[in-house]
Amino acid sequence: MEKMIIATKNKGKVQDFKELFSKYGIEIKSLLDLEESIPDIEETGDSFAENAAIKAETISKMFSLPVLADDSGIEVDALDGRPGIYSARYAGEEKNDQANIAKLLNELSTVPLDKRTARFVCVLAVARPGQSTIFKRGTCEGNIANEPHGNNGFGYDPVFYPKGSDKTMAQLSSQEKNTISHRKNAIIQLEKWLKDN
Ligand SMILES: O=c1[nH]c(=O)c2ncn([C@@H]3O[C@H](COP(=O)(O)OP(=O)(O)OP(=O)(O)O)[C@@H](O)[C@H]3O)c2[nH]1
Ligand SMILES: [Mg+2]
Repeated sequence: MEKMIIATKNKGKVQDFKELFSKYGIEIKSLLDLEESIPDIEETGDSFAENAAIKAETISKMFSLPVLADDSGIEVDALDGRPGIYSARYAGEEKNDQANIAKLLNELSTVPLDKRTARFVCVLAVARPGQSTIFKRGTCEGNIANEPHGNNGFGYDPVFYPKGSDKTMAQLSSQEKNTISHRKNAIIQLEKWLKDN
């Protein structure tokens, strides 16, 4: 079984990646599994790709190993793409999913369902010692609900209806989410790249 380090401290992402990579026989190690505690990496970029590169390259340099990082978020059309790269810290630096959802629903309170289009975006960066970092992107289109439904997943999953679904992402099983998600779609791109390289 191969091992891969993912430069994340987000438990929801770790769960997604463990399931998504299990079919390749790849075991996931996240920053939560490491013995030494890794200081929080400041996400100072102004795009998903820049932030993913900062996370992957910082940890790759620290361990001299290949490292994957994920920078992701939700883009809401009625909010001109916000919260975007600020999705985790939308309602404050403490990164509270409930507070983020409440803020989002409040900002959309006057916006009708058909104008609540949005997408999840995931950019994966793979940093390798002495080589240039590569990037793969995946999206998942959908709509923002009027209120939260479901308990699975993390982040904005309870208020996101994937296109064509009458269940929110948090009402889908993890297997169902991992068939259609932005993270899955980015991994499909990564798999294509791995086959060609
Ligand atoms: O409902 C959701 N389902 C998802 O599948 C999903 N993927 C991302 N997000 C949101 O976007 C932020 C990422 O921000 P982010 O990439 O900076 O990660 P993070 O700060 O949480 O952890 P780290 O990986 O940086 O350690 C997350 O916290 C969430 O709010 C999601 N919400
Ligand atoms: Mg982050």
